[in-house]
Amino acid sequence: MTQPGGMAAGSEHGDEHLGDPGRANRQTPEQYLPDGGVEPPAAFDVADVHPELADEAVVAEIVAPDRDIRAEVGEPLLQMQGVTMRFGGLTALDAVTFDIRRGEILGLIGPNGAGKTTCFNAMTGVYRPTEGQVVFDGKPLGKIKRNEITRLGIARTFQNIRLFSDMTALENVVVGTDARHRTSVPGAVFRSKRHRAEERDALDRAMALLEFVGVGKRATQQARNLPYGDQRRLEIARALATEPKLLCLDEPAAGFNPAEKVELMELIRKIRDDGYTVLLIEHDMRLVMGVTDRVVVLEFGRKIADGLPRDVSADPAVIAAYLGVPDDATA
Ligand SMILES: Nc1ncnc2c1ncn2[C@@H]1O[C@H](COP(=O)(O)OP(=O)(O)OP(=O)(O)O)[C@@H](O)[C@H]1O
Repeated sequence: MTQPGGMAAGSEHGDEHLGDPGRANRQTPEQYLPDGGVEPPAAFDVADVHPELADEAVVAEIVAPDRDIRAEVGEPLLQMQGVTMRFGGLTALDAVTFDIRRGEILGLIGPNGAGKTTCFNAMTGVYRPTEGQVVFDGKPLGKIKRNEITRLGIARTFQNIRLFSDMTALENVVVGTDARHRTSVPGAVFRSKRHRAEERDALDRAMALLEFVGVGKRATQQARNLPYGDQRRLEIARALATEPKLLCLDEPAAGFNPAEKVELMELIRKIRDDGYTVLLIEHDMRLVMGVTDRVVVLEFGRKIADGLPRDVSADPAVIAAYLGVPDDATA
């Protein structure tokens, strides 16, 4: 199995052991970062730098380095336990209880204002529940700070894309890997061996992630110049860079055409199949029902259904909640 964290692990010079005789004339990933000394080419393929990344199996292993550890598919990973969230007199969530199980894609749906985003925010530490608790990987999130929640293993994307628009795609993903760095501040200042190794691993992993989500060819382009759909993919790569146990996607298909939605479904399945657990909030019901393993439905802050997509879509309470609302305006 490939070394966790990337192909450069254990080598001072990240390229030495890549086993490609033609590599002497190629650039190294470091050279594509600021101060790296190379003007990035307009068209670029990460596979030119790391030929191994042409192999999907290698990419999949680098993207989820410790996936073998997460073998207990089906056990609860995150538990919403009677979570109530009040804003003044408004109850946005009312004693909501459900589990997200390891290795599944869970869809969270409901009409506008049902409480989906509030749910998301309670899970990711943006809000503290008024009552009840969120338990993640056996730990009550309680007073845990937001950045610590990322370290515990929850990553999210946003309804509105939030990238560093002046940075390249590669840099955006490298920034995401920082959450996993363990070097001390002095280690980073004096560029200790461990720090340099972490930097190399971060680059290798970022390259693999770009390839994994399908934007490898955009590695050296500024995020702002990427087509809209690629920006959304880049956001997913950046979230995966934190090596989350749970990836939360907040309306990842917003603004997509039908063909892009089909491609996104394939990517979400690929992420699940690579060992991640995925929570999906999505407006497009066809997409939700087509890609999820289980669905939880909220209405007016209460859970009204929880089950397999085919059962939930036949549930009279769910049909009533959505009645008369066209597909693209729902969830
Ligand atoms: N910070 C807040 N302060 C006050 N009210 C809030 C806050 N956040 C959410 N709400 C209210 O809580 C309710 C649930 O909102 P929420 O955004 O969670 O719903 P949603 O299901 O995500 O809706 P949408 O599909 O429109 O995004 C709404 O009535 C909303 O106005």
